[in-house]
Amino acid sequence: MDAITLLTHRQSHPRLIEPAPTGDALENIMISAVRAPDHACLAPWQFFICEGEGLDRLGQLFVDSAKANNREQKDVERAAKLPHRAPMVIVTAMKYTFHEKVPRVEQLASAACATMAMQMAAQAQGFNGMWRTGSYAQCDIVKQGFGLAADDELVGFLYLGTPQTKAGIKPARNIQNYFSRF
Ligand SMILES: Cc1cc2nc3c(=O)[nH]c(=O)nc-3n(C[C@H](O)[C@H](O)[C@H](O)COP(=O)(O)O)c2cc1C
Repeated sequence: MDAITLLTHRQSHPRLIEPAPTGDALENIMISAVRAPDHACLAPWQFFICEGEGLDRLGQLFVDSAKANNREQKDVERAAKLPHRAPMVIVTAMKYTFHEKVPRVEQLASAACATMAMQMAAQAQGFNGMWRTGSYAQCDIVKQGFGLAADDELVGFLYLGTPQTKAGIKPARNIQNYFSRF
C-alpha cells in the first residue's frame, strides 16, 4: 500500500485476532515509533509491548485500578479481559523532561505522533489496530505499574493484531469544513 492511499483511507479496527505482528513487521512498527517528530531530540516516550502474560499483567493493573476506584463488580471482572481484545497491546507513555523550548504539550504531541506512526506501520503491513485510552490511562495505579512519574502520561493502549473481519468503509469527511485560507 502506498503512503497516500494509507493516509487517505486508514481506519481503525476494533476486532483483532492472531497473528500479531512479529519479526520484521514488529521491528518496522518499533522503528516507525521512534521516527516520530521530536523537538530537541528529547525522545519523550517509552513503549511497552504486551503479549500473552504481558496482557494478563496489564489486565491486573486495570483490575487494581477498578477496585481502588470502587468500580462495580462487573467492571472489575471486565477489566482483566480488556487487554485480551487483541493479541498485542503496545502501551505508549510520554516521559516528560523539562526543557526551556519544549513545553509539555509538545512532548505529548510527539508521543501521540509515535502512536499513530505505529498504527500506520501496522496497517501498511496487513495488520491493524485500535488506539484506546479510557479512565485506566488516567489512573495513577496504572501509571505506576509502568514506572511512570507524576508528570508522565499514558498516551494510549494501541491494540494490534489481524483484522477479524473486513471493515466497512468509513465515509470521508468534508475537508472544506476543516480547512480555510488564512
Ligand atoms: C488519544 C485517543 C484515545 C482514544 N481512546 C479510545 C477509547 O478508549 N475507546 C475507543 O473506542 N476509541 C478510542 N479512540 C478512538 C479510536 O482509536 C478510533 O480512532 C475511532 O474509533 C475512530 O475510528 P478511525 O480511527 O477508524 O477513524 C481514541 C483515539 C485517540 C486519538
